[in-house]
Amino acid sequence: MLIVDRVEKSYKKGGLFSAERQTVLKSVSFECKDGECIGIIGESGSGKSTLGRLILGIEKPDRGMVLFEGKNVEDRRVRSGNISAVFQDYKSSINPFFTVEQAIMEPLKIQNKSRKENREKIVNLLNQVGLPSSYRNKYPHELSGGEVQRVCIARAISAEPKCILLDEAISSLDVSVQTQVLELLKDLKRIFNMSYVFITHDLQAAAYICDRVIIFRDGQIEEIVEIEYLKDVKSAYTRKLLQSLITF
Ligand SMILES: Nc1ncnc2c1ncn2[C@@H]1O[C@H](COP(=O)(O)OP(=O)(O)OP(=O)(O)O)[C@@H](O)[C@H]1O
Repeated sequence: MLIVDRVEKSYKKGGLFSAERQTVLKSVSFECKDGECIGIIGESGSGKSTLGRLILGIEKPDRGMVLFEGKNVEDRRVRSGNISAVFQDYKSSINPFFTVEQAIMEPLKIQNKSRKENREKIVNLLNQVGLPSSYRNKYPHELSGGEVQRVCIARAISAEPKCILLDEAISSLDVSVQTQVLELLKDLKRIFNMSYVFITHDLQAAAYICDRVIIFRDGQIEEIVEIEYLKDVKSAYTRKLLQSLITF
């Protein structure tokens, strides 16, 4: 289980010598249970990606902590193999000089498995994300955007993490590919009982995949809603935000 406990974060505002700071996260607390998908929705600049970086242990909170199975994610050993991520900018999250196989192998290196085992695993993973095994030897520039993002997902699930952070992971894909990727994520969640933290502007996608949604406002949690009660949100701000995000 992932626990975000009273997390705070601020950044320096202005130039290098400025003492002024901008508070980006203000005492944020929530839990994501095993096998749960929790969505994070909020306006641009509300602190969603910053929270994502703290969950991944890429950055440290000023106060509070992020715990995975009771241990602080700041410790690399706690994150390694347990938490992975898929970002919006899939083009820069994959090494252009790596083949698909090399990219997917990266997280598997720590597992000390034989080459043969890893090869078999890669064929399986490609299958799971709906790509033919012949793609093993292709380079990212030979794939479409949707295919590269599938490779990123295959890489993210390769070490069978318990939790995946998806930061706008489907936003730059075609609508038809988005649906395929969402289906895939839903299947993987069911098969591996993975939990997802799903950062998005896409209310429909969140409604499709999430169990609960956190509404973020200026670095704070405005409301946490069970997905089936999305129509009955309490705060006026949430209602307005959700209305602005409905695209049909
Ligand atoms: N490394 C940093 N240094 C200084 N300020 C930062 C840094 N990272 C984020 N910020 C600021 O923190 C605020 C929140 O940014 P963040 O990217 O977390 O928001 P967001 O909700 O993910 O936005 P978006 O939906 O547009 O991606 C912004 O005002 C941003 O400028």
